[in-house]
This record gives sequence, C-alpha cells and structure tokens, in this order.
Amino acid sequence: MSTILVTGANGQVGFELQRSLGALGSVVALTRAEMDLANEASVLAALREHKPRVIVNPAAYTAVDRAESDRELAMAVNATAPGILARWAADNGVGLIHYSTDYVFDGTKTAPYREDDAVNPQSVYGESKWLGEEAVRASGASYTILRTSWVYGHHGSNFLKTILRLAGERSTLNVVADQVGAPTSAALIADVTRTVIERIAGSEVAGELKGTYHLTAQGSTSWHGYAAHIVRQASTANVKLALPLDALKPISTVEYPTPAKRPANSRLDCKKLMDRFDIALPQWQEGVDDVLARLRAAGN
Ligand SMILES: NC(=O)C1=CN([C@@H]2O[C@H](COP(=O)(O)OP(=O)(O)OC[C@H]3O[C@@H](n4cnc5c(N)ncnc54)[C@H](OP(=O)(O)O)[C@@H]3O)[C@@H](O)[C@H]2O)C=CC1
Ligand SMILES: Cc1cn([C@H]2C[C@H](O)[C@@H](COP(=O)(O)OP(=O)(O)O[C@H]3O[C@@H](C)C(=O)[C@@H](O)[C@H]3O)O2)c(=O)[nH]c1=O
Repeated sequence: MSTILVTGANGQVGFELQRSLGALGSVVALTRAEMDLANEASVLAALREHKPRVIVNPAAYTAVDRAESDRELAMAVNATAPGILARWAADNGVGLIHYSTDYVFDGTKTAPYREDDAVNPQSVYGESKWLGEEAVRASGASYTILRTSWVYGHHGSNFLKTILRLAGERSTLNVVADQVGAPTSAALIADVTRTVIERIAGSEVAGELKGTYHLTAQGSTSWHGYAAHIVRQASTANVKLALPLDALKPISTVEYPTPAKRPANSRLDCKKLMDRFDIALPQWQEGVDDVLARLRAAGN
C-alpha cells in the first residue's frame, strides 16, 4: 500500500492535488469515469484495485442551484459516497482527507464560524455536504475534514472566471454585496492538504491531529468586492473589458433570486488549523492575483 488515491481528478482541487501530492509518492487520480462516486460497486472496485495508503476526496456534486432539483444524485455523491470511502479507510487502516463547505452554516452568526459551531444548512448542497461529514466522522477512520469556501483556480469553472467572462461581454453587471466570505484558491487547498498529510505521517500522536478544520484564505469580502477586485486587476493589466468598474453594481441577495439559499456570513475561523498544523494562510487577494496572472499568461 503506497499509493495516494485522489478522486475527482478533473475538479479544481483534484487537479491541483495531482501537483502538490506528487512529492509524497505515487498519486493515482481518478476521474468520474474511473470511479463513479454515485455507484458503490465502482468505488469499491477502484479501492480494491489501487489499495491506497491515503484517500483524498475532493470529488463532489458542486452545482449548488441544480442540487435543489437533483437531490438524489447530490446526496449519493456528497453524503453517501464519503461514508463508503471512510468505512473502507477504517477497515483497511488508511487515512482519509475529505472536503466540506461553508454552506453547512446558515450564515446568521456575525463572527467567523468555528469548527464546533452549530450547523444549519440552507440548501440541498449544504445538507448533503453536512451528511457526508457526519458519515466520515462516524466511520471510525483516521480522517481529516477540511471545510473551505468560495474555491477558484485556473483549472475548472468558478466565479472568478465567470466574472472575467461577463466583464468582457457586458457594459453593466450586478453582484450581491451582502454575502461575505473568503475566496480560496484550489492551489492553496492542495498545498495545505500536502502539509496535513506530511504532519500526520510524521507525528507520534497522529490521532490527535484527526478532526474537522476550517481552511480558507485570510481576510474577507463580499461577492461584489471579489468581483470588483477581479475587474480592477484586469483593467490594471490592460485586459480589454466591456465593463467599466463603476458599472459593477452592488445589489442585495433579494435582488438576485436563486433556487438555493446562500449564507450571508460564510467566514470561517481557521485558527485551529493554523495552530495545530503550524500553517500560515495568505490574504485572499494573493491567490486571486496569481490565478489572474496565470490566466493572462495562458491567453485567457
Ligand atoms: N467549488 C467551491 O466553491 C467549493 C468547494 N468546496 C468543496 O471542495 C471540494 C472540491 O471542490 P472543487 O474542486 O471546487 O469541485 P469541482 O466542481 O471543481 O470538481 C468536482 C469534481 O467531482 C467530480 N464528480 C462529480 N460527481 C462525481 C461522481 N459521481 N463520481 C466521481 N466524481 C464526481 C466532478 O467530475 P466531472 O469533472 O466529471 O464533472 C469534478 O471533477 C468539494 O468537496 C466541494 O464540495 C467547498 C467550498 C467551496
Ligand atoms: C455570476 C453572478 C453571481 N452572483 C451571486 C450569486 C451568488 O449569491 C454568488 C456566488 O455565485 P455562484 O453561483 O458563482 O457561487 P456558488 O455556486 O454559490 O459558490 C459556492 O459553491 C459551493 C460549491 C461552495 O461550497 C461555496 O463555498 C461557494 O463557493 O454571487 C451575482 O450576484 N451576480 C452574478 O453575475
């Protein structure tokens, strides 16, 4: 057993994990076609074939609005499958790293959420991710759950790329300004995951590091503040945009109706992770600027 198995190889975090975990040994990253989390037989067959020493599970049903009308599949992927992975991990004595979301909270707390704050998911996606967390915790596996927020990267689909595209096409754009959180890069999540695996492997009291942690970039903004940063940085870099910065309008959540309800406060307190793993986390703008530069360099 020497392999690290990564699910969701084509996802934002799955893609970055293939880079960051490569230094730890052999990584097998499986696409949905190679391991379908909605199909228990497919999951178990892949685990038996690869016999990993660590399972890293960034695969998820992440279409937040679509999940409202596709509950069964969202639950299969986000709630049931993590339990299957975790029970196999427990039975075979291997570690599991799993990811969850700020959307497990209802967003009514005024301060950043801590790991043990009461959850109250407002969407099918949030509920399914919470049930997945609970299945992992109940499994008896040696697990780490990393709850993150507002993920973006140069690979995959995300809000950053949507705003860049819309700013190239539209002369006005409305973005909600009353939901706050921390945009977090897939690269940061993947780098921290590597550190977590290394520290657990090197620790004499690895069991004490097991648990649920919040992992986001530091500082916070609203979706509108995030969009304004993207447009400002693109303008500064002379990217041709149809949208002037002053035509990016802050609106309230009620003015942007969506099938799924999002939390007003998505801020996560990451002190537990930083203290226990001795990790420093960057301000959110750093990763955004890196990805913007990378997209420009690639001609996007
Ligand atoms: N994106 C975000 O803003 C946030 C994400 N998270 C969590 O972080 C983790 C990583 O998210 P992120 O990388 O952004 O997600 P992405 O949406 O970028 O990627 C998810 C991956 O999961 C795969 N997947 C979906 N269904 C299945 C299935 N049935 N079997 C196997 N694979 C499947 C997708 O495959 P395919 O490519 O075929 O579609 C995709 O590659 C997830 O747990 C997510 O819940 C937490 C907070 C914010
Ligand atoms: C594109 C767009 C979005 N919005 C709003 C809608 C919503 O409130 C907010 C974010 O929109 P999105 O639908 O892109 O983001 P959303 O899919 O809600 O993002 C979430 O994904 C899941 C997977 C998570 O786990 C969360 O942490 C979070 O990142 O911005 C606007 O106001 N104007 C716009 O033009």
